[in-house]
Amino acid sequence: MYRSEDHRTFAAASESGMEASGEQTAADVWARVKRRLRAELGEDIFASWFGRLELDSVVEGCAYLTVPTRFLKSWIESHYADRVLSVYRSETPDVERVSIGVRSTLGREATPQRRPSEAPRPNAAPMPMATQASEPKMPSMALPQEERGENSDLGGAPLDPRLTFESFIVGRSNALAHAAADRVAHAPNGQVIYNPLYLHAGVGLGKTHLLHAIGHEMRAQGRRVIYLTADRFMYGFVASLKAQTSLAFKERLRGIDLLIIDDVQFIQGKQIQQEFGHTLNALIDAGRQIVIAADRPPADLENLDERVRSRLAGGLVVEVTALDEALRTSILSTRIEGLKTIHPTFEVGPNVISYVARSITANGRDLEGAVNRLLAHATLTGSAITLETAETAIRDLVRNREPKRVKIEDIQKLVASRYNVSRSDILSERRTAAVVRPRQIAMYLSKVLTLRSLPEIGRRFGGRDHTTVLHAVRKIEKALGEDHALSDEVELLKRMLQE
Ligand SMILES: Nc1ncnc2c1ncn2[C@@H]1O[C@H](COP(=O)(O)OP(=O)(O)OP(=O)(O)O)[C@@H](O)[C@H]1O
Repeated sequence: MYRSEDHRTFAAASESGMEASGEQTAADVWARVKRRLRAELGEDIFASWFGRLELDSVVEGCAYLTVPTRFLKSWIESHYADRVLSVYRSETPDVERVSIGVRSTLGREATPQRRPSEAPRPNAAPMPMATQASEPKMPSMALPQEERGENSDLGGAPLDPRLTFESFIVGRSNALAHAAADRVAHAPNGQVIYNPLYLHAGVGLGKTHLLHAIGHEMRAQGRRVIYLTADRFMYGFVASLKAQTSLAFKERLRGIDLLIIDDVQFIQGKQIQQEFGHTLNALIDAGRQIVIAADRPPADLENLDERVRSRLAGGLVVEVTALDEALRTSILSTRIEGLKTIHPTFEVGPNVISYVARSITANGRDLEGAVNRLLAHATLTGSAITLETAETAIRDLVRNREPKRVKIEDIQKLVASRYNVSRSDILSERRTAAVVRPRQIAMYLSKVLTLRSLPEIGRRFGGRDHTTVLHAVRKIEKALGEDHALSDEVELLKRMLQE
């Protein structure tokens, strides 16, 4: 996510004689640090807390790391600061301090362009060499006043006041999800329907928005609502273990009317999953409404136990699909209109709106980013937004839509590990069924995910002929139409490769 900025920062750092000794080296050291953390802390802890820790840059002896949430930042700082630093120090003498910042949800565009000599992100104060807390502390959670009490001891997160049903625009891609959310939120006499309601969609398509909208609505009806992200769920669970409360986490959640869990795909760790399963069962059995969002359908939550997956799938599962152009146009127009109350001179003509709606097809978050850029441009230059200025303002958002390039080697490695064979088996002449199928799948994925020609793919698969590749591609295409399990499996592999 920060790759383009890494390039800039590292290049600039070495040009100006700073300690980072080039992009490759810093990235290599970071990869080694992560490997060591994984080995020392074990897979479960590593996946729960460090899986999404990324290196941003190394500048003047400080390694700037980022995580997606404030919660992860404070958790790692209060529990693992010394460990991260000492592992880093053992890998390189260049790093004397470590700083953890929060990646903006808007991704790149919210990241200020920074020269290496400037201070990094505002909330990324470097950790000193000797960190204060040797005893782990619970992260502090700054919640608005009205959220405390109900939420704080359960680790609930605040609801964003902007994400309501009123500000949610309904279109073809989200009509069903909206209708289901609306029914759950307005169920008569506190009835529980569709339990759980499970919404899934790709990034930035409005899941969180709908979850918050349900939460606001039910709170307004005087119902007790807890909104948790997967991180917060894990926190609540770990905190209750640490406090050695006789009441399990699920028992403490029993008193609520609605439990909302966002980004459930991030729930990791065996014990935590178990607790998640118990919590679901206990609440559903006690007639409490549960609403869940994830980036994939329950069947694809490969980290979760089969029983939990089927419980998740047992209510109503609704997908929000990509926002169509009409919906994108309405979202843009509504946002721009909303901003006019604060910035009355902010004018964006219909031709520009339609250009942005056609150019930014990925998700609502990028649309929001585009509007922010148009606004920044208008307020900074004081000039009207023309098609030309809009094009410049949103250029990198448009470019960032390009899908990630997938390498044939990565496909072979992933498929091999998925099917428990080695990569050399896949490249070999062996014709046993255990090897032939994975090989064909890997060839098929190489065809659909890369721009390589059939002869080139053949060469990369141990020097095979292009007709062999074609045969494999056709065979898998046919099988995908007939075999749902295989089709799910291949979809998952595709997703993993493109992530
Ligand atoms: N139908 C919509 N109407 C208004 N705003 C929308 C709509 N869909 C998405 N958005 C806006 O797009 C942005 C991203 O949406 P949201 O955070 O709900 O996405 P998400 O599906 O939860 O993404 P992620 O999986 O990354 O958490 C938000 O600012 C949201 O308000």
